[in-house]
Amino acid sequence: MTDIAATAEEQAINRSKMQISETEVAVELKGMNKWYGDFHVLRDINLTVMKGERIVICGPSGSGKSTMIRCINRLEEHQSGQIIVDGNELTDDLKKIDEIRREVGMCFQHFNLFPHLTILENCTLAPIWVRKMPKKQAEEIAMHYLERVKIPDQANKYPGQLSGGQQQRVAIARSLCMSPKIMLFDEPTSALDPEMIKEVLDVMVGLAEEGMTMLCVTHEMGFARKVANRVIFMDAGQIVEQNEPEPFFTNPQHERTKLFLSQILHH
Ligand SMILES: Nc1ncnc2c1ncn2[C@@H]1O[C@H](COP(=O)(O)OP(=O)(O)OP(=O)(O)O)[C@@H](O)[C@H]1O
Repeated sequence: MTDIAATAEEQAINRSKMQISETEVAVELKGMNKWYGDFHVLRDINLTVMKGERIVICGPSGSGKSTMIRCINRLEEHQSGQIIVDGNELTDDLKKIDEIRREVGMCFQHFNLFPHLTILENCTLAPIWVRKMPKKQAEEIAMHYLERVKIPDQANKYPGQLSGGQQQRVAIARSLCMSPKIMLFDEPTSALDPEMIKEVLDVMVGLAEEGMTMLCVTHEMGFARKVANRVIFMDAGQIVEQNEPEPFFTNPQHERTKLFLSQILHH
């Protein structure tokens, strides 16, 4: 975990493009509940994410962070309440779920690249098969994003030939090839060696600077302080507290937040 103190470099982040819409909602969760069998994992979640917001979600292990963001692109199903993505409610309508999935990119802790496909093939698979894009166009777009994450020279290699940090950057590039409106990150750096964390966070900072709407589950509190406009603390399936990074870190209101922060920041 990086320190929360902002360095001069961090303060120099380009916030000018990081505009948050005052009227356009990217994602809305209304009274959302989810159970795993008898276990009530998400309890009355209410959350409105405006376009351009960069939200960091933190909380103890098992608090429901992953489950919440996985519900947003229907990797997990909620049982009550509403999830509205870019104006469309997530229902059982498979066609709609498919459309929403195309708009929501997701990066996981364990990259989830196809090992038997090259980096370029990993990036072009969904644009060709889901978007029906011509192969040449898909490859051009893939190369654009591989350059963007600074690994165009790895395009013809297989995932197993790349470092963890490089694989995670491929996973981000692969998501971007689908032109998502929203990006979900589920602990994208927690499986990486320390020296690779920064290269992945740098890509995420770049995305934030370009105005991408982002929901990130991460323990990287330095990243939260640097790019988030809002930090959310979850515990036992509930959103306990949320605030802008400065007041969140310096003046948490709830005892559970204080305890969590004291544990992770003095670790
Ligand atoms: N498929 C499942 N079936 C049953 N219980 C599950 C399932 N997936 C997660 N859980 C439970 O739901 C709770 C919330 O899990 P979740 O992964 O959302 O937490 P988290 O806050 O992301 O934790 P971590 O920081 O450890 O990743 C945990 O108690 C977990 O054991």
